[in-house]
Formats: sequence, C-alpha cells, structure tokens
Amino acid sequence: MGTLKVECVVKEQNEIGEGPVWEEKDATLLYVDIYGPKISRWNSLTNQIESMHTETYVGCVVPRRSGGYVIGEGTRFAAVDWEKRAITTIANVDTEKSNTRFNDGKVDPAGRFFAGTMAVEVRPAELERKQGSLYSLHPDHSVVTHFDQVDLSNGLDWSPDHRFFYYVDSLTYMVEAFDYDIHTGGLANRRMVYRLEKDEGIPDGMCIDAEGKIWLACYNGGRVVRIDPQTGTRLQTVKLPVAKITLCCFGGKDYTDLYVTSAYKGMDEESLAKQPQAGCIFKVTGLGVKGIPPYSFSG
Ligand SMILES: O=C(O)[C@H](O)[C@@H](O)[C@H](O)[C@H](O)CO
Ligand SMILES: [Zn+2]
Repeated sequence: MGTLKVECVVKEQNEIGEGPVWEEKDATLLYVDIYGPKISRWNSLTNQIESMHTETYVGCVVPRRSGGYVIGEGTRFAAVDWEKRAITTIANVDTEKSNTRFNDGKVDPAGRFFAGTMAVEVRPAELERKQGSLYSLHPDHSVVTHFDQVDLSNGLDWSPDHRFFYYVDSLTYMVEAFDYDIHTGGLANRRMVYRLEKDEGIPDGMCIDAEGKIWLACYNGGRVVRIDPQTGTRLQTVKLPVAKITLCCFGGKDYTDLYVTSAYKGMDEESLAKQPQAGCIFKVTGLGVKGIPPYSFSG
C-alpha cells in the first residue's frame, strides 16, 4: 500500500457534482452537475473539461454500449448523443407525480440501468418524503419499478459476484442489501448492512471495490468510508477537505484511484470561505485496492 494522497483534480466547481464514471478508452471522467444542469467530461491527460447542458436536473449519466450515454434527467430516461449534443427521451417515470426527479443511477453487470427518484429538495435533505421510487431501464426500453416509498434515492452498486445489490435511501441513514437475481434483475430480502454514526453525516453515493467492500460517500461528513457488507463494520475512513461528499468511483490505471465528487449547494458565504474547494472533484491515490470497470447500458 502506497502513501495515501488526496488531490483536487477538477477545480471547476459543481453545485451538486455527482455520478462519476471512468471512461478507460479516453482516460476521462464523466459526471454530472445535477443543478448545472449539465453533463461534463474531464480529460485526465489534458485537464480539459467539455460540458453539455441538459433541460432539467440531471441525476446520473452512464455509458451506452451502442455509443453515447443514457441519463436520468427530470423524470425521464433519455439518450445522449454527445457528438451532436442531442437528448432524446427513452422512457418516462413518476408520471403521476409533479415534483420528483432522478437522482443516483448505475448500470448492473447485465447492462440494465438502475436509477431512483426523489422529491425536488427545498434545501439539501429537506423534501417531501416517500415520493421516490427505484426503477430499472431494460435493454428493450421497458421500465421496472422495484419499490416506491423512497425518501431520497441515492447510492447503489452490486457485489462482484452479482449476488447482492446494495442501496442507500439517504434519510434512513443506512446502507441496505438485497439478494440480486442477475438473470431477471429482481431484488429480494431487503435488510440493513450498516448504520451511519453521527459524525458520518448523511449516506449518499457508493461504489464497490474488487474485494466486495463498499466505499460510501458521506454527505456533510467530509469523508468516504469503506464498509464490509458481510460484517457490517467500517474498515477505513478517508477524510476530504470539503463536507458535502456525494459519490465516488474507481478509475485511472487498473482502477486504483478513487475519484470523489462534492457539492456546494446550500452552503452560505462563511462556510464557502472555509471550504473553497466545495464542488470540486478529488482523486485519492495509494488506497491499495482496485475498483471494477463500469458497465454500459446494453439497450
Ligand atoms: O447528491 C445527491 O445525491 C442529492 O441529489 C443531493 O441532493 C444530496 O444527496 C442530499 O442533499 C443529501 O442528503
Ligand atoms: Zn447522491
């Protein structure tokens, strides 16, 4: 294990930076600013950032096998043609609700795109409760509703053996697990894996590492924590120089670097002065673990 280093790499600040995905072929990091609202790509070799605006809040972006990206934007799944800067609707969700939006999403190992919704926040973590649901978009563009009554749909990922699905509804202050059926994309047997401690703040995004441990972003906790979902214990804490940590993903050579997004939404001038890097993206090196390459939506 090398020496742990935390570096601010993307200095352009996001109101809510989210949804980082490493794109190996170009050595770029793809991510969103939910309130931009925009999708961006940071090139790790040239330090250049390319962005495109979306029509409304964009919670997540994932690569698509046939090219371009798919996003969870407002209450629709939509296809993005990055070259043409064009967005087209694939499917709508929450059609009977008037004030929800997509939040975190990720592609499962079989190419299905999972993403959840939440009520639009009045202030961070202040929102009408039980308005969210967890959905998946399948290769034939059908949508499955896995469950509703969600307060603030957030982090998700699958165990490396595909047997478990991990999930965060932020206002439960827990990480939960389900049994996962990789053949159908079905979830069963919901249970708690980890409950956050006070100073860890609010659970936000998460990603899995190659050893099957969870890296959880702690919003208002200024850290990511590594959790063993088998024992429900915290194995490691990595502190960052900003409080509102939103999500992390592995990238870089052999997926050994951890990229961590953050937000500045809801901070007053005084706290922004104390945390001038709020909304930036950080790179953590020297963790001594590897991630799993991201999957692409197969539809
Ligand atoms: O980053 C996200 O996933 C949400 O869109 C944010 O709004 C925060 O999670 C939330 O405010 C923290 O509770
Ligand atoms: Zn999130």
